[in-house]
Amino acid sequence: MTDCKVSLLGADYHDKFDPRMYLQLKERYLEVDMEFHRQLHYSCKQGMFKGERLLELGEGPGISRLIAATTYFSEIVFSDYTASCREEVRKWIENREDAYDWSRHFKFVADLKGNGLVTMIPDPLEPITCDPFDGIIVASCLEAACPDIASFESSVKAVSSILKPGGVVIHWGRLGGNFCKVGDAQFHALTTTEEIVREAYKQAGFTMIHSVNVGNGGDDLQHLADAKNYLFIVARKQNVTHD
Ligand SMILES: C[S@@+](CC[C@H](N)C(=O)[O-])C[C@H]1O[C@@H](n2cnc3c(N)ncnc32)[C@H](O)[C@@H]1O
Repeated sequence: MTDCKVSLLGADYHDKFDPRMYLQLKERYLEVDMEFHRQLHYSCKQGMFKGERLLELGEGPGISRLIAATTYFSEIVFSDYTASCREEVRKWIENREDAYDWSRHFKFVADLKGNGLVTMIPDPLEPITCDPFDGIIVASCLEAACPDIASFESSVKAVSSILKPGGVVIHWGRLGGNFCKVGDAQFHALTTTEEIVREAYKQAGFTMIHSVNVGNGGDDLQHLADAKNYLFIVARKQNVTHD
């Protein structure tokens, strides 16, 4: 049982989220993540997701989410709220010896091209100001960051605010459940449904162009994260301005 434990969020990430533990945990979700890679690859190949500037919002300590998109964007910006996660990514950018080994993920999506990689710290719970992006990947972040549906909806609007008109967001998030464990620490996960997520994107001025439901990786992972499903969405920001 997990409901007797306090679920952590917000500033708890700074001292209670263990990036390496999270990366080890992610290896157990390889099959679920491979479906994310396949869908991202498909979205890029179909021309749905491409442009100059790509933001990965709340990427955590890993770089794997954007591998398939690297050839379709010329500048990639990593971001995460938690300093230790950004440090883990910096090790990889700087090619340091103690960087995490992503080879299993690269085998799947192949051929990462050198891009202008930088890191930054936008927080979807606050107004975000930065140059707008052509594409944003927001994976398993809003459910972690948002305490309730109202903040989820305003976070989707914050995501929209830094996307160019006509720009595209890839949203990957859990449906159902309310926690995720990293080692002994149990983190909050907002309980959502597909309808809630779709409505939030609709309210923020997006049009859905592709969406897929993906399984939760099996019952033996439920003690780690009680997601019922994962949802992959490709949504385009409306109000396209024509020159
Ligand atoms: C479950 S992890 C997901 C990491 C990664 N995107 C993935 O798919 O594996 C949740 C991430 O959300 C980040 N996060 C938590 N609160 C946040 C906030 N207010 N703004 C941005 N990121 C936040 C955490 O630092 C953490 O890296």
